[in-house]
Amino acid sequence: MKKILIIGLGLIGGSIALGIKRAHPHYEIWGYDRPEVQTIALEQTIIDHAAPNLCSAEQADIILIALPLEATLETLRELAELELKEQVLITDTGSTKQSIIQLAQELFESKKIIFVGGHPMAGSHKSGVRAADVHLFENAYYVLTEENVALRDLLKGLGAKFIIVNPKEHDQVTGQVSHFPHVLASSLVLQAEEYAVTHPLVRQLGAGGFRDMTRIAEADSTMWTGILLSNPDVIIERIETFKEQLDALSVKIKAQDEKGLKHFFDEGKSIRQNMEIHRGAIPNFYDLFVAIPDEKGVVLRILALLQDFSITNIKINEENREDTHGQLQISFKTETDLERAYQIIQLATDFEVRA
Ligand SMILES: NC(=O)c1ccc[n+]([C@@H]2O[C@H](COP(=O)([O-])OP(=O)(O)OC[C@H]3O[C@@H](n4cnc5c(N)ncnc54)[C@H](O)[C@@H]3O)[C@@H](O)[C@H]2O)c1
Ligand SMILES: O=C(O)C(=O)C[C@]1(C(=O)O)C=C[C@@H](O)C=C1
Repeated sequence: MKKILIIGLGLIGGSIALGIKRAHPHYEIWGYDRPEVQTIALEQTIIDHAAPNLCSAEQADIILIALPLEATLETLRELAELELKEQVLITDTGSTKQSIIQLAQELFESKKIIFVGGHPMAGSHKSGVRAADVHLFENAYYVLTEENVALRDLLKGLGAKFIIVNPKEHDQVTGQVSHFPHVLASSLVLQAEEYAVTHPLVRQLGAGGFRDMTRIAEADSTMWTGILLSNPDVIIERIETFKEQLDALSVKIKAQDEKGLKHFFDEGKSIRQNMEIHRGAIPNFYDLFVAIPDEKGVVLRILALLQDFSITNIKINEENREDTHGQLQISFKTETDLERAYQIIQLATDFEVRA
């Protein structure tokens, strides 16, 4: 029986573990993370066993690293010090590839260890093991830095589309379609908050456009700081190019260049309508968490309040506290439904509710 070690059981590592189990229920999945994370992963049967330490890697046939980038580099160095199995396959999930591949080549090239860089092009603004979702990668691209049949087989349960991309090109492309958009989302929120000092309604009147453009500003700051520091040249170049584009647009606006402005929007619309993002990963679900007391019928009482809603998933996350049974996690397809449900439960109950 293959022994799989997943290092990092958060959103990506947890979701990948669920995907592996879907296609390979007989594989033995070990997980390494902080103890409290391992506990949740065991409780939710995301993993079969909690690895007591990194030395468990010496028994693994495949090692998948799903850590923040800096921790990924540090863990590769630690793995290189261990007596790993011959021909062990190691892969990562980092949002940049060049620095990871360079270190992996330095550490493992002279050893009988196979390292293949990986990067699932799907995720969420949410983090942590509780955000893990077996559906997360369905129809999304999964980048591999080189072909590897064993890795494709391991991950086939994710339902992703594999694509081979070299590390340099990967970092340039993701710099444009992932890293820079996160810079823009946070910049837009910060700009709006600065403007709200003199125009307070900015904090209230934002609608779907502002919401859609800024969802990813809620992503984990440590992760994104690591990504920007790992891909600086590409991201700085994308920022400078974007500044030039905005300057050119200002000229059109000042000149009242109606034809030029219409072309600007028509071209953007046409390009986006033809992009593959419409067929990518499933839409992000919006989760509501309700702290529920350990009383009979409390879950049904809450769901009765939401009987008109399209609910995509319901989970009860057990808590070991005396005063509460746990958290009821309810997933909605739209943020509007999430917000309406939040209001309804808040008005009808005294339960603690958070998104
Ligand atoms: N979030 C996304 O949308 C997304 C998408 C694709 C790829 N990625 C990449 O996947 C990787 C993981 O991201 P994530 O979103 O799952 O983050 P996450 O914060 O949800 O999970 C990271 C997990 O790693 C654990 N961890 C951190 N340092 C550790 C260490 N030294 N030893 C053991 N465990 C440690 C944390 O406790 C946490 O459970 C990152 O490299 C990220 O760039 C993220
Ligand atoms: O779906 C989201 O919220 C994401 O941000 C996922 C996303 C991205 O689209 O930029 C984030 C980081 C990754 O490395 C890959 C995908």
